[in-house]
Amino acid sequence: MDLLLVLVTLVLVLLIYFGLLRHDPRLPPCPSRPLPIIGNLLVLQPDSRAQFRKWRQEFGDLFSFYMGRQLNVVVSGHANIKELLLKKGDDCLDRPRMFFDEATGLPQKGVVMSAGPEWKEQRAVMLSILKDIGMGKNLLAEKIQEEIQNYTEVLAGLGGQPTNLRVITNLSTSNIVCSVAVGRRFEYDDADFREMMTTLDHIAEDLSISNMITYFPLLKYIPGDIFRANRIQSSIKKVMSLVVKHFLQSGGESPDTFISVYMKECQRRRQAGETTTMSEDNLAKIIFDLFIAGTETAATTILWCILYSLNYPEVQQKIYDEIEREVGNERLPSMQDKNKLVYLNAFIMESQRLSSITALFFPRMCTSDISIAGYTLPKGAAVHANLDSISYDEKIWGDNVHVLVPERFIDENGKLKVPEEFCPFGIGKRACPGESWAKTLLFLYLAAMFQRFKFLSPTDGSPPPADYVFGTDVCPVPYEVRVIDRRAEK
Ligand code: HEM
Repeated sequence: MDLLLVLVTLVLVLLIYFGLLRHDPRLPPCPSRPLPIIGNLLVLQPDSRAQFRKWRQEFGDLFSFYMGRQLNVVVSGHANIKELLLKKGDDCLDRPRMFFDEATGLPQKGVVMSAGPEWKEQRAVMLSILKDIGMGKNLLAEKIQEEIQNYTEVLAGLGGQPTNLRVITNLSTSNIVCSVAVGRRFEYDDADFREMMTTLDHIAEDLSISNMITYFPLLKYIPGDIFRANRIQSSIKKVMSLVVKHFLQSGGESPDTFISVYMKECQRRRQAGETTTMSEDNLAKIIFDLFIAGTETAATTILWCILYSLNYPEVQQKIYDEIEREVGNERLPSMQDKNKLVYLNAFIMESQRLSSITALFFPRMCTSDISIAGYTLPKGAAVHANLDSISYDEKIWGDNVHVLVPERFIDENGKLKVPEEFCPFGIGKRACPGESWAKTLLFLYLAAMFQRFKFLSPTDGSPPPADYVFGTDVCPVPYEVRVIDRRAEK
């Protein structure tokens, strides 16, 4: 009798495994048969970028895998990604639930993680304020210039000693968010500011690992905080309380800041009796979003550019020669110089392509079934637009995709050429709203940096390798650089 019960149970388990969990042929191929409860967890590697490159070679442009019961689909190739995010974009505008978002206490608020009409209104308000600050009044460029003066003084003060520029560059790009949000920058040694930045660093470090809790909620109870549930929760709480203390409580005082413009508009809509999702909660979350999405991305891109300039000294020399010729050394480069510095612009774009820092940004969620490339992405699936597959596509860029060649972005008349396939800021209605901010920042920082400094490897002739660490974004392996002040050399 007992044996019969064991056999029946075994048959039932096998039936469930091979029957119910059989791969649906309408779905893109799955690299291995998903297991009950854990899905494909056992074959997933921490470096999704490398793994997705390999799986694309084996399974084609679309493949799928399960995290627990959550179906994930990865879409590669420019044509497929364009079809997904542009043509079918309205069916995947939302984002799937993520543990870190719930830890903020303001889930699905702000812009990065919100959905539906709330996302639409918050994003439109964010874009309109950024447009006003960035383009209408050109305050953004002014604030960036002011910050650059402080940043370059710190670099000059390093005295040419080998240094890792990560912390100071993060502090500096974060200060831009502070200037935009509340109209003031913080000294680099301000205790609260440093605490906030260190805590934001912890959040960035813990994001990927803590995301496992999204799919396996019981993991947060494992002793030792292995999945960083407690650390990320307390980090986020700390950042949110600093946002309230330093931003929301004082940001409304000076005009022309993101916070004061948002608050005024919120009041106007309420007084006019308009239905609105604008609120203090959404504002707090947007400030958090600006730090999460807008500081590390910019700093990481600067660090990649410096690392490439060490690996390609002849490119660094060409950048300097162009700046010396077109701008000189007597004044800081400004946005009026942007069109003249073609080679520098091309270098920045090529560095963005090669570093591919947002190889995989936060995923989207299908809100209806989507048909693409002969497969069905069902409602509820998390979908990843694999931007890395575009950056390294030999059909677009040629067979030297692993080499830094700024000339790719310059046409035969010496003018800047931006192919449609260059899309580090994403595609479609949910593409990066900070694109213009990031472009202004990258141009002004790098123009000022290459104008004033020569960047040298710690040891002559052996530059740090241009290798990456995969996390929330694709960062260079920490490296040191000697920053030589050209003014001190004269
Ligand atoms: C080099 C720098 C940057 C890169 C490469 C980058 C790239 C991206 C990408 C690929 C996305 C995802 C779009 C999608 O889901 O389809 C995104 C979203 C976003 N970015 Fe950026 N970004 C950068 C800088 C910034 C800056 C400076 C800001 C500050 C305003 C910013 C704010 C955001 C926000 C708020 C979102 C979420 C948009 C939404 O969900 O509607 N980013 N970014």
